[in-house]
Amino acid sequence: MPETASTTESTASAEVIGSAEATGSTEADAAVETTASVTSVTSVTSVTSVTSAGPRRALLPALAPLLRTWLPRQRWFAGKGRPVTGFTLESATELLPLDGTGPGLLHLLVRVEQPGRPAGAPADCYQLLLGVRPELPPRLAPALIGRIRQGPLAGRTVYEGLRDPRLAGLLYERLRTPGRTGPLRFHTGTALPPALAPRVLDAEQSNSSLVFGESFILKIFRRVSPGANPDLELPLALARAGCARVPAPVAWFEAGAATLGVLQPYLRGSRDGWRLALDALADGREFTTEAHALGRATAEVHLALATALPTERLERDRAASLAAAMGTRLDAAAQAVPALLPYVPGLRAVFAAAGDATGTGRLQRVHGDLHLGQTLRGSDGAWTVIDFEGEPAKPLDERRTSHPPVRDIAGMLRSFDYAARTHQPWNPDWSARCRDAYCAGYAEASGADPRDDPALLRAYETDKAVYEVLYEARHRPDWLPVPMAAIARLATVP
Ligand SMILES: Nc1ncnc2c1ncn2[C@@H]1O[C@H](COP(=O)(O)OP(=O)(O)O)[C@@H](O)[C@H]1O
Ligand SMILES: O=P(O)(O)O[C@H]1O[C@H](CO)[C@@H](O[C@H]2O[C@H](CO)[C@@H](O)[C@H](O)[C@H]2O)[C@H](O)[C@H]1O
Repeated sequence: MPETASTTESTASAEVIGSAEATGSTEADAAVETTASVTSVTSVTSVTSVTSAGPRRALLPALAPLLRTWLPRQRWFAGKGRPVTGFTLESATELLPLDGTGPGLLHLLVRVEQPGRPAGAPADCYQLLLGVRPELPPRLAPALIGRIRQGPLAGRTVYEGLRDPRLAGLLYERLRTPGRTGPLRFHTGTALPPALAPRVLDAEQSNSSLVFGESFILKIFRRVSPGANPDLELPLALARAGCARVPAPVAWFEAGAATLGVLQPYLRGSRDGWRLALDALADGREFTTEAHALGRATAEVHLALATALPTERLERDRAASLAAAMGTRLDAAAQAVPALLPYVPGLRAVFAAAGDATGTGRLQRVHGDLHLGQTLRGSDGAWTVIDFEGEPAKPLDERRTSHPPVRDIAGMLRSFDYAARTHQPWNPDWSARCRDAYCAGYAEASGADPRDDPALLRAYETDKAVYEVLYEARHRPDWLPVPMAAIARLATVP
């Protein structure tokens, strides 16, 4: 089922960028960096930078026509379906000089102007790592973005830098040494081995990841916003709490208040829960043993998060406000996807029941987007949980708020449903058995059975299904029937 990518073009041009330049922030002016010579991947020990406003003036107008076509085609581009009308440069850092005869590596934080953003909200900011070469060798042809037609770099070829092993290796070497390069701050928690061969992970993902020497994986966040990214914050907290269910960050980098990338141990030979579930379905096998173990793993992560970070009682007024927020999200989703409209009254009743429930539980930091694809089973059979970024479409503040742990449980229950639905013939009993086994495993390890609070569980499952309707409408319209089937079920009084 393919993803959609609208490439609606606008009249975006140098004028739009020019006006942004004219009014551009002084922060952007100060953030242009050129680096001292960095010649080989293995020899980087320090990188110094000098500030120069010159390259910036020429850079963005030269890149804009290329980015306007290339960006909307990227899996991680969140603004699909809306035209790109302009760009504003937040920072430009040469991690490898662009004017040499070899490849250059340009790190950019670029705001992408698109219509339809809420009043006062800033344009989405994306992290780009662009390679620049006089000519692109044939092996890098799939990474091509385009040829620059104007400015001092006219005639040079721009490409996805992460796909060039030399440039990706340079980034790894930079991560091995704590310190700054212009606006970029690199942190290293442990000694890292030098010169590990990089490869790009070709996974369906919301960001971009590189694997180094089959030992470490670096996630480059694509859409970045100020504030600690929970995908760094929570694994660090879990590592401090001694939780082995999550790969502990070993290095990361930031700019301003934004987390830009995290390096973690790569679990070689592991397979993700989604693939394993589909394999089980294809072979006519049960998945209950795995689901039970996943329930235990989820409970362990929740207990560790509750130890490491603050928790609070789920009071009745808070339950009511959580339910109200679900209603607001439903209204927004129904506006965007009118197929939801007939179900709105039924779904509202589900949220109301959760809001009325007398809360006995607690609120705490949770994973926030837990599904089978976020779990890895290692060669030793142990389950690990990854990707604590939360739902990528939500603002960072929202992704960092506390929730009842049942929110994650609901996410995983939806995932068993997804797996069963995407397999022909549909086997609802397979999914029901997985769901029960998962809840039982969770109850055993945590002492709290999520099925004991059915109103809350149902509300979170519904909220997740509403999110999925929006997600699929935007990214994979062919998959829309999967969450819509859940919507029809959940909107019907049991
Ligand atoms: N520590 C790891 N070890 C092995 N594979 C990993 C690890 N972390 C992530 N992956 C693989 O990378 C894929 C994408 O990672 P994920 O964190 O889900 O990225 P995104 O947030 O961009 O969707 C996962 O589905 C998994 O296959
Ligand atoms: O990119 P992320 O992994 O952070 O999460 C987003 O993409 C997921 C799909 O890749 C999406 O998950 C939905 O589809 C899964 C099957 O592909 C299914 O297992 C999940 O239950 C379902 O929610 C996720 O919602 C989205 O945030």
